[in-house]
Amino acid sequence: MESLPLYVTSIVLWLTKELFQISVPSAKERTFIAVKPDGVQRRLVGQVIHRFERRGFKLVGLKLLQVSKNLLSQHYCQLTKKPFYPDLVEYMTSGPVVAMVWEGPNIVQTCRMMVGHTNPAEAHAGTIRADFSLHVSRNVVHASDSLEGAQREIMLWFDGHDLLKWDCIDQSVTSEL
Ligand SMILES: Nc1ncnc2c1ncn2[C@@H]1O[C@H](COP(=O)(O)OP(=O)(O)OP(=O)(O)O)[C@@H](O)[C@H]1O
Ligand SMILES: Nc1ccn([C@@H]2O[C@H](COP(=O)(O)OP(=O)(O)O)[C@@H](O)[C@H]2O)c(=O)n1
Ligand SMILES: [Mg+2]
Repeated sequence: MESLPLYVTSIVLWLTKELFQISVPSAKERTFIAVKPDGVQRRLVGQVIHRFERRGFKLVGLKLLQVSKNLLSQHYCQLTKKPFYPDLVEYMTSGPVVAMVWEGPNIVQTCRMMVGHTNPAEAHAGTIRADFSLHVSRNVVHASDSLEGAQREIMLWFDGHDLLKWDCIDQSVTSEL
């Protein structure tokens, strides 16, 4: 059987989505991920990046930096009253951090699942925190916990022009959906 012309397929796809109100996750959703100082010290940066790459997500921003207390207090503004906050500041400013922005469908929620519970003792096997850490105060990575949080953190850590728009040629079909 001959295949339908592309424009017919596109119209049918569009009509199907409109009629059945199918919500397709945006392939452009972004999240902020950081390898914390303990992860960098333990040379886990490559393994963390590998997990998101092999899942199929796209890296759009990356830098290694020494975090200032000012940046950190804005990043963790909801935690400043917590008893562990002074230790958290000391930990997060103790050495370089690798800051990244990743892109893909449902990425915020998926990356949280891949990172695992805040406390590695409660994290499921197979998550980054369960596989690489033992204690909540040295839990290797940060991942944004909501869409709003991701947008706020990306703007805080990156200049817009440091984020690259590029096409994964192997994903051109899914990005059209
Ligand atoms: N009880 C604790 N003792 C020591 N450190 C803690 C404790 N609770 C949280 N932290 C540290 O503070 C960080 C921020 O806590 P938060 O509640 O935001 O967890 P999270 O969202 O899983 O982590 P992150 O925001 O770094 O991704 C934790 O990742 C952890 O490093
Ligand atoms: N009881 C806790 C809770 C959080 N933290 C640290 O604070 C970070 C941020 O806390 P959070 O509540 O945003 O948790 P996550 O989003 O990191 O999972 C954690 O990742 C830990 O590094 C801690 O040291 N002790
Ligand atoms: Mg958090």
